[in-house]
Parts: sequence; structure tokens; C-alpha cells
Amino acid sequence: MRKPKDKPAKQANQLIEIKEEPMDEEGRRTVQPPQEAEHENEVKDELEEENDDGGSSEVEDEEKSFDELGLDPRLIRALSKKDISVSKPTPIQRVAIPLILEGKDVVARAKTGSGKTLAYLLPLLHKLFADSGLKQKNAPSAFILVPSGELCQQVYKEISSLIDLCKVHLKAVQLRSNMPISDMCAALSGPPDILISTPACVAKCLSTGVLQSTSVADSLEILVLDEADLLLSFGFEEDLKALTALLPRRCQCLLMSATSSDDVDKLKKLILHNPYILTLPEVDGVKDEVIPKNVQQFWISTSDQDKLVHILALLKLELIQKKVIIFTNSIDMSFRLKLFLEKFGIKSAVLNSELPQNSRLHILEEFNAGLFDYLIAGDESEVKDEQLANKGSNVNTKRSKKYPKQKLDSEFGVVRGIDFKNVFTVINYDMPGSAVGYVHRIGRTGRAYNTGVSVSLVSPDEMDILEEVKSLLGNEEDQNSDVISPFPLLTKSAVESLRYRAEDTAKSVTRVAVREARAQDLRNEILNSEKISEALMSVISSTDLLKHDRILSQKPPAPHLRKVPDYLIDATTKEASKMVKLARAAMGNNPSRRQGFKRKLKKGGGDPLKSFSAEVRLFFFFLLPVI
Ligand SMILES: Nc1ncnc2c1ncn2[C@@H]1O[C@H](COP(=O)(O)OP(=O)(O)OP(=O)(O)O)[C@@H](O)[C@H]1O
Repeated sequence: MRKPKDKPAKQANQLIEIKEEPMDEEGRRTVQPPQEAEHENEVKDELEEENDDGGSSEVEDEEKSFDELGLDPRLIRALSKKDISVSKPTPIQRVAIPLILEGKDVVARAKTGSGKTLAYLLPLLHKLFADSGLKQKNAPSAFILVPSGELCQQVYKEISSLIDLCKVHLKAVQLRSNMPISDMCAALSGPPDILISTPACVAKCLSTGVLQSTSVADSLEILVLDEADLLLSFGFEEDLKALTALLPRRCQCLLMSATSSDDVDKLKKLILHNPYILTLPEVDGVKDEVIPKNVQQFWISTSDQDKLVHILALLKLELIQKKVIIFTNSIDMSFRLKLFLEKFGIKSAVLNSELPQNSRLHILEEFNAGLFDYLIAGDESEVKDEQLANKGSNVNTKRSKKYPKQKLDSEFGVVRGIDFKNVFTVINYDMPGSAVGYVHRIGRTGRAYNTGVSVSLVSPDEMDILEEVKSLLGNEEDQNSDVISPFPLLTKSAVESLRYRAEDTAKSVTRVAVREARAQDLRNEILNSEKISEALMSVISSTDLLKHDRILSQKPPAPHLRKVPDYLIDATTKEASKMVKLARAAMGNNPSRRQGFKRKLKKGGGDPLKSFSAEVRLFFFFLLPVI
């Protein structure tokens, strides 16, 4: 049923219920189990009805711009300068911003890359602009707590750039647990208006007197828990309790997460009162859309041993678009893959929890700046993902037989919430240990209004996880729905053409070679730590020395492995590779080029898709709405 033009858009408060939770005599929150499950269903039902019309054009007509959401004009101008279309807030921003401006507590659960950060940062800054200088404070007015140092840095950069662009006298600081106490004291002198940190670090500040409890209770106006689904699984529960005991009644609390879990519910009960629970609507009857629909998901069935030849074929024959993140489940596997690819002249950087934090931040910066195209990420948060999935989601998680337990940096999060820029393809070289882990990995592409592709290499041992992912993402009625389909561009003959070279080269990447490369990389990063720290402060620009995709192999790649001889590539693969390049070119930033490509395809004249199978055509047509 299409919504009539004259019907006013539903107001957010018609879709959600406000619950009053009691407070103790000192005006602090008390824990009261709210019955949100029922309530959330009500919200979904109404939103589903609204989406029943099978099209969204009229609803979109009624969609408000950032301006109409009531934000300070300086913030709107800042958004324009950041190349964010001011007329196009994401759905979660459209609903959350007015509620936060009204002072409501909000729980926002929306898929990865849906713009949750700006959904809370913009109204938070708006409020601080208005309150600035009204009251003498001894502690920051706003705390933003995130689970990892990487996220601290990311949120800090985002908020600092908004403050700079708005030219207002607000100060944000980031504190991380590994900072010396004297640096923490210096950062908090003033005090700043906004503190971005981890719960563990705030607890440390409170216990060491760097932050005074009474000052926090007097000053704190807004508390944000970002990536809330991860905060408790990172072991921050006690740290958060230390803070919540101080929360004044007036403090507005916001909780943002991409996936739901028991931990999110626990946090809701611990910290929020009268919360507005925002869950994105189901679209076209499809089960809660956890992965953005602009990400096309594929899988390739392969044995464990054959994964190297498959990834070589994908990359070397250019069947996927750059930039690419390749996820593995262990640091050793990451280095094995890096060394293997280097032999074929493919340079990559490895990101893992073993590296100093400065290096990790710098790798992210360089990758985001486009200094290299391939990032191999050791996703060791797998153990946590599994715990999270088992504890929280309604998905019945089985454990993949093949993922190792490793020692984790307690504040390292390579996957969750990191805003990797312009990643087109995510490859699961190893499948994650749980469906929740899968959702977060795939969410590194297709962020905001971008498109992306994911390709998972699935061995027989990992089929259980694939099935779990399918049941999490698929349509309940149709378990066989093609949410994840077989990758159409890689033919058997393309794989076989590279098999001999791949197997021969793989033999040379011995355990000793992997161990040495891993140690050498760590040594390099530690030696460069100081320079990297300067680079992070933008004192120096990146030099070759600081490049993270430098070669670790002892010998340079053999010339005959650098280029795949023409006679080895079959005609279908050549065409597929050409199409990927064409699509890539068309998806560049130049709109006229995109239009040209679109027109060429529409005319049908010389339509390069014509020579392809239906599956392959489907793959490329997926790209058409954006190009
Ligand atoms: N309205 C918008 N229009 C275009 N781009 C946007 C908009 N809002 C946010 N973005 C961009 O989208 C990207 C993803 O946003 P963000 O990191 O906030 O996602 P998220 O919902 O927090 O994802 P995750 O759950 O993975 O942490 C960022 O690069 C951000 O700048």
C-alpha cells in the first residue's frame, strides 16, 4: 500500500514508546528490566506497514534535510565542506537527531556504515554550541566511550574536523589507557568540553584522581556509548559501572550499536532511562537488514589448501575491484598471505593486534588515504565475536572448527566500527567464527551510500558458518534465498591456469619465512614508532620508511611471476577482468564519465555485458544503479 501524498510523515514518537524508569532517592538511575522486546516489535510492525508500498520515492520526497532536522547552520556548512550531501541524512540520522536534540535518551541500532557516528555527533555538538560558556565546569560536558583505541582516534578526528570547520571554541580530547598519567592530566586541564576514550581509561582516570568523581557528577551532560554491542564483551562492565554510579539524573545517554545482543540490553538497563529504541525498518518484508543492501555478497567453495590459488586468481586476474580488505583469523596466516602475494608482485600491508598502537593507527590512515590497495587484517576479535554471538543474538552459533585462540590486545578492534574509506571488496580468506563477526567484517564496505562486494572463501570445515550466516541474513520463509551467491567471475580453468605457479610458490613461503617476516615487520614498526607518532600528528608526511606495504620477502619477486602470460588466461576471464576495470573506471568520481558509461550500456550498442552468462550479467547490473 503506497502512502498517500497528503498523509503526513509519521513522527518518530508515534513509532516508539517512552518508558519511565524509576530513580533512587539521589536521583540516580536504578536498574529496572524494561519490556522492550514487545515494544520493539510494535515499532517494526508500524514501520513495516509504512514500507509495504513496495517503493520509497514518495517517502523520500518527505525526507528531511539536515537543515530541517533543526541543526545549527554552522554544522550544516561543515557537512557541506566535508562533501556530505546536506539534503541526504541517512535514515538513522533522520530519526535520531531530532530526538537527541530534544534531550531524549536514545538506543540506536542500525546496520554497519549507516552513519551512526554523525547521528550522535551532530546533535551533541549542536547542544554544546548552545551551552558553551554558560557554566564553569571542572570536567568535560560530554563523554564518548568506544571499545578500542582505533575508534577513539576515528571519533576524535571526526569531531575535531567538525569543530574546526564550525570555527567554535570547543575542545575535544582523546585519552587512551596506555598514556602516561601526566599526559592524561595535561589533556584534561582546562577542562576540555568533550572526552573521547574507552571505559577502562575513564575508570583509570577516576581511580587515580585524574578525574574527580564530584566534578564528573557536576559537569557531565551527555554520555555516548558507541559500538555498545562490543563494550561489555571487551570486559568493560566493571569500568562502566564505576562511571554509571556517578551519572547525574540530567545526563542524557545515547547508545549506538550495529548488532543486537544481550550485552546491549544489559547496558540499556544499566545506563539509560526512558529510552527511545530506534531499530531500522524491515524493507520489502526482508528480515532485519543487517548488511546494507548495497553490498553484494558472494562465496567460493574451496579446500583449505586451494585458498591461496583462489585469492591469487581473484587479485592477479583483476576479477575484483580495489580497494580490498582481506580478513584472516590469525597473524601467521596474514603474513603467509602477504609473503605469497609479494612473490607475484602484489604489495599489501598487514594490520594486527601485535603491532604498536601508533602503527595500527598509521596503517589505517595510509589505507584510508589510498596509499596502498590491499590490507590484510588479522581479525582476532573472533573469540570475542563468538562470545558475543553465543551470549546475545538469537542466532544459534556453532563454532568453526578452524579458528585459533590468540592473545588479544584488549583495546584492539580491527573490524568493529572502523570507517575504512572507499573499500570496494571485502574478502574473507578465513571465515569468521560467527555470523555476527561476518556482519561486522562485511560492513567495512558499502558504507553510507557506497556500493561494495564481499567474497568469502569457504572450506568444507567452514560450511557451518556459511549456513549460519545464510540463516541470519536470509528470508525466513525461503532459507535458500540467494543472499550470498556463488562468485560468478572465477572460472575453474582460470584457477587451474595458475595452480602450478601458486603451489610452487606457496612451498617457498615456509613457516620460518613467516616467522621471520612477522618479527621483521614488528621490529620495523617499533623502530619507526616515534616517526609514526610524528606522522600521526601531521608533523611529517609519510616517507617510504613509514610505508606499511613494504616488501618483507628476502628476495624480490621473480619477473615471470609478476605478470600472468596471456596464453594462460581464458577468454571468459579476460572479458570479466575487462568489465571489472570498466566498472571501476565508471565508478570514479567524475559524474559525466559515469553517465557516459550508463548511456553506453543503455543503448545496447556494444553492450559488453551481452557476451556474459545471466549470473555474470546480474553481477554487473548490480553496479548500474550507482554508476
Ligand atoms: N548522510 C550521509 N551522507 C553521506 N555519507 C555519510 C552520511 N553520514 C555518514 N556518512 C559517511 O558514512 C560512513 C560510515 O559512517 P559511520 O562510520 O558513522 O557508520 P556506522 O553506522 O557507525 O558504522 P559501524 O556500525 O560499522 O560503526 C562515514 O565515512 C561517514 O562519513
